[in-house]
Amino acid sequence: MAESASTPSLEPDADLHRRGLMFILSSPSGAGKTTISRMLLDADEEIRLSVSVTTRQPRPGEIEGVHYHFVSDVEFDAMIEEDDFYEWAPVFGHRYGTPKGRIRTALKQGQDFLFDIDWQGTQQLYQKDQQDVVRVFILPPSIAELRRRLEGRATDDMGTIDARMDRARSEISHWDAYDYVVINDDVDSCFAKVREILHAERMKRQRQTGLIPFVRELMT
Ligand SMILES: Nc1nc2c(ncn2[C@@H]2O[C@H](COP(=O)(O)OP(=O)(O)O)[C@@H](O)[C@H]2O)c(=O)[nH]1
Ligand SMILES: Nc1ncnc2c1ncn2[C@@H]1O[C@H](COP(=O)(O)OP(=O)(O)O)[C@@H](O)[C@H]1O
Repeated sequence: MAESASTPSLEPDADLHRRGLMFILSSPSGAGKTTISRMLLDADEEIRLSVSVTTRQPRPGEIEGVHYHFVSDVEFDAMIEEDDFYEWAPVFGHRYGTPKGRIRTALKQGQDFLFDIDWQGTQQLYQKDQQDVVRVFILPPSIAELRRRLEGRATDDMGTIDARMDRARSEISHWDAYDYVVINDDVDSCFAKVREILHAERMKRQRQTGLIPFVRELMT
């Protein structure tokens, strides 16, 4: 049957008429948030990484502008001075920050952003923008496995690994400031859970502004 002029119909891209979300992944160092972030960015074309600025040195394989923007202390100071950061925090003797860039405009246009940031940054983003923020915390299956992963990653000397382990317990203590908590035992199953969270959050009514005219028409 042909559609009458008054039959409500969804535009093919109606689901893009929603606000983007700020999807935050945090965890103690070594629990796997970088691994899960990269899997998510590979699998999902609608989400983009918010590339942080850091004063730490690049690790082997890390690319400027892709994984981080690597800057000197002086450059970081200048960015603070210019009010270029959404948030920034000291972590492991270095500073890390989320540059403002075009995030706000892009969110309005429906672009999702992934943030690999710590609990301090999460708190700051949440205070500024509760409606767009989704907070996911990743836990290791055990403390022993966390150490095995840090040692296996082979990017840090033993002193740095000890410092990360010392800090892990205090990072874990912030788990209850997150909306979701996922244990990264098997990486594929952890990834699947994180992806389900992202999919479900996109469907939240308050984000789906594109549905408003459709529903109004259904009700008339
Ligand atoms: N607040 C804040 N934390 C960040 C930012 N970028 C990275 N981090 C956090 O800094 C910590 C150290 O990151 P990194 O040196 O890459 O080591 P990782 O712990 O192995 O991922 C992690 O907890 C990251 O989530 C940022 O822009 N802001
Ligand atoms: N589920 C998992 N099982 C075993 N090893 C893992 C798992 N998830 C991540 N890893 C490994 O553990 C190390 C730390 O992971 P990474 O993603 O760098 O952690 P983070 O970003 O939280 O510091 C890496 O060598 C990574 O390949």
